[in-house]
Formats: sequence, C-alpha cells, structure tokens
Amino acid sequence: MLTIRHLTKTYNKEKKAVDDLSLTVQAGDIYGFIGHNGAGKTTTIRAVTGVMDFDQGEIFICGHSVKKDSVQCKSMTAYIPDNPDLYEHLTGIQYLNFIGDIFQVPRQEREERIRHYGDLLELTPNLGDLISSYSHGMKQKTAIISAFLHQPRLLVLDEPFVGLDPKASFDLKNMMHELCGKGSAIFFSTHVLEVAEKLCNKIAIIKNGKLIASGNTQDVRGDSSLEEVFLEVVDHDA
Ligand SMILES: Nc1ncnc2c1ncn2[C@@H]1O[C@H](COP(=O)(O)OP(=O)(O)OP(=O)(O)O)[C@@H](O)[C@H]1O
Repeated sequence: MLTIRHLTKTYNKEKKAVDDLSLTVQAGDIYGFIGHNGAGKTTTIRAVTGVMDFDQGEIFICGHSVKKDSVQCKSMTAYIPDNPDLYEHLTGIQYLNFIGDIFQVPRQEREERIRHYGDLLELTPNLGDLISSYSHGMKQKTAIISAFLHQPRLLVLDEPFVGLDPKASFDLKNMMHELCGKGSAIFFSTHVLEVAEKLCNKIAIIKNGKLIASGNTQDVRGDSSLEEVFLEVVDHDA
C-alpha cells in the first residue's frame, strides 16, 4: 500500500532530517511511527503525502510514485496534519462538501458518511456554524470527518490524538480499525506509546532521521513494554 525506499531529506543543505529511511505499510496495517522531538516523523509524513519534496529515494502508494504520479497518489490518500488548517470562513458542512467535491464522493454516500461520523463525534449540531467559531478539538474532528469522507486507501495522520477528548479518541480508534478492516492502511505518528502499543499491529521507531526498529508490534517490544524499548533504543542506539 505504502512503500518508502531510501528516503532522504535535508533542510538547508545541513543536517539530514530523514536519512535513508525504508519501510512498507501493507493493506490492513495500523502502523505507528514513533520517535523523539525532531526525529524526522513530520518530515517523513510530509514527503509521503506529497506536500514536501525530498532529495533521494522513492515513495510509492499502491504502486504509484508520489513524485511522478502525484495526483493519483493524492486521490487515494487522506492526510491530517498535526495542526490542521481549515477554511475558517466556511461552515463545517460547507467544508465537508468542498472536500466531498474534490474527491468526487457521490451525494448519497457523502450525506450518509457526514451524518454517521458527525453523530459519532458529536459534531452534527455544530456543522452549520463557521469553522472560525470552533474549538481546537472541533476543528480536529472536522478534519477527521473530511479524511474519512472518501474512505482513502491510505490514511496518514500526524499526532491525531493530541487535543481530542477521551470519547473522541476512543471513537477515532474504532474508526481506524473499521477503515483498516475494509482493506485500507493507516500510517500515523504519535508520542503516546500506550496508544501505539494497543492500537498498532506494526511500529517503526525513528531516531535522528534513521529508522532504528520496525516490524510487528509484538516483535519490536518483545517481553518489554513499548515505553521501555523506546527509551532503551533512543538512549543507546546510533
Ligand atoms: N522547515 C524546516 N526547515 C529547517 N529544518 C527543519 C524544517 N522542518 C523540520 N526541520 C528539522 O528537521 C528535523 C526533523 O523535524 P521533524 O519536524 O520532521 O521532526 P518530528 O519527529 O516530527 O518532531 P516532533 O515530534 O517534535 O514533531 C529537526 O531537526 C527539525 O529542526
């Protein structure tokens, strides 16, 4: 579903933010991407989602190159950045219809999904209000609904649980399971190791731009907790 090969990105010709990183996300995977502040998670995610160019390597989504076939890749992908910038002058429903238009979601499916996810995340009563009047969490819920609206083959999320209340976090986890159950894949960064450990079937750990561990969650953590493994590898490995 997502293949990253030898990804390298350098900002300002100085330090490599991502250094020869390779990983594969398969259909049905909920793949957690963890690392310390400044490790290179957002840089990797921005390269995958085509919002930032990269120096070396290749990225494929369902076999399509994000460099050569960017529109095709974007049509199959949804991306929620860590601080989603929505159109503040639109109402929630106008924004969701705008996204529905871009991804050509048929009217009936669009209405059903907006109703379903809006009710689940308790946002339906506010969808007629301007986004500028929304709280941070309400904006995040709007971004989440917009991402699920077109049922992407690949969903990429940067720190999705920050700012969500416990009920919304619980609902988002169920939504993630449901989407992957239909054959999609999810790749997301998080600092919440307990969530990663419980939610993800696969985990990658990045340190100073390099991948230092990856694979099945069970194999990565062995007999320890993910927190113990993370602290160990971040302290000791190169
Ligand atoms: N626009 C930029 N210009 C220059 N350097 C950048 C830029 N964006 C990121 N960096 C650098 O690249 C490295 C990786 O940053 P990145 O944002 O990818 O890390 P991260 O793992 O997402 O961190 P965090 O957990 O703090 O969000 C850091 O050293 C950072 O300072």
